[in-house]
Amino acid sequence: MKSEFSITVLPGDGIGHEVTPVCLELLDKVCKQVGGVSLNYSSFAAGAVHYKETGVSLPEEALQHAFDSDATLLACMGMPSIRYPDGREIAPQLELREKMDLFAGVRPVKTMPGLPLPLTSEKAQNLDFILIRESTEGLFASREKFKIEGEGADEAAYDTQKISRKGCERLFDFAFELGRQRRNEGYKGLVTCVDKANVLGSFYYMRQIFDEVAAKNPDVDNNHVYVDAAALQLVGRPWQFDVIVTENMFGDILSDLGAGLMGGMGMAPSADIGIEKAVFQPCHGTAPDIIGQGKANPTAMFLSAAMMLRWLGNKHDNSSAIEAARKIDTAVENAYATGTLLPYELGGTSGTEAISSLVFAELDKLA
Ligand SMILES: NC(=O)C1=CN([C@@H]2O[C@H](COP(=O)(O)OP(=O)(O)OC[C@H]3O[C@@H](n4cnc5c(N)ncnc54)[C@H](O)[C@@H]3O)[C@@H](O)[C@H]2O)C=CC1
Ligand SMILES: CC(C)CC(=O)C(=O)O
Ligand SMILES: [Mg+2]
Repeated sequence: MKSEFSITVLPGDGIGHEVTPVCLELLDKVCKQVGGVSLNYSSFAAGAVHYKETGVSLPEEALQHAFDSDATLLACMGMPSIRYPDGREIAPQLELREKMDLFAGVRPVKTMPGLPLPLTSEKAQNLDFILIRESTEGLFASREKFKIEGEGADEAAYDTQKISRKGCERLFDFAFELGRQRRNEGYKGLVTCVDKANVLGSFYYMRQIFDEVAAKNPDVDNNHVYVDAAALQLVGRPWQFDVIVTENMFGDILSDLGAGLMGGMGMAPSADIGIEKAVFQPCHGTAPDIIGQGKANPTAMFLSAAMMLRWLGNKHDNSSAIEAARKIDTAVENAYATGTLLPYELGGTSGTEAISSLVFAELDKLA
């Protein structure tokens, strides 16, 4: 059984440099407490600022290390002021997902106790569902082929969506397997395909493949919801969902909505998972409006690190890593259950220091 894991660490840009150090501190603490699992970190500079300084956003050495290591922990990348000549922002996290073929963007929506959430009903305060965002194709896939055609009044800009059979089949296989696993754990086990198959042929194609995969998984319930209706239902009756599976950009948008249901971007973890490799990173960006102010909530990064430990533990049959993941989840939950934390995103004054200190203290209590 493997117990030592090499981890590629990419703090990225902006608040990535604030949430990464406390996350590594938490990981060290939990690994020491549990025993039987140790992480060796190698950190690399990558992102928008690195691009500005060197002309390279994702150094070859960092990419190679991500391929060779057991897992990658990434904070966030991008700066609105740093762009490619065609106007797109520098976003090497997208390249990482594509090059490592991390097709399943797993974005849990699980509320914490003790927070004044925007939806106040009891059901909405106890959400626990998962959004899976396809992460290697969709509307983002052809961004480098963006083109402007025509002239003057006839000028028009085009981006093209890619939905492939292979991309859909592996994504939906993953979603149904997760649905089955969740059903066995006592959840609804309902897989919902979110698309726009009423308007775009590419989404109708995607829906047909979803139905094919659904037919091969008759033990797992499924349904379809158009993306506009899904946005409404996520605000109106979010507890009805269990596993949502959708295209890259729709998932990008809806996962921020999911973060809103949890109390903000600082609460929303994620994992980009492929066949062999995975990258773990919060859903949030670099938060230029709060950089250097101590306001960054590290919770999303902590929970992403827990997802990493669970994935490593399951992959390598290491129960200590799974135990460490469970301890992080419990420490975070207990910290919020005290009712003393109110992150800036919810109008409070709990920042990086207050949140991490309380989570560390709760972790110590689990020893
Ligand atoms: N996965 C990634 O690396 C992502 C990168 N980005 C990039 O980040 C930059 C900023 O993008 P935005 O649209 O402003 O999204 P953002 O997620 O950085 O910020 C949106 C809002 O949430 C707040 N926020 C985000 N994370 C927070 C945290 N941990 N604690 C407290 N508040 C937090 C910010 O202060 C801001 O008000 C852009 O360059 C964008 O492209 C955006 C989203 C994800
Ligand atoms: C560059 C962006 C697509 C990143 C993002 O918004 C995300 O990962 O959710
Ligand atoms: Mg996003």
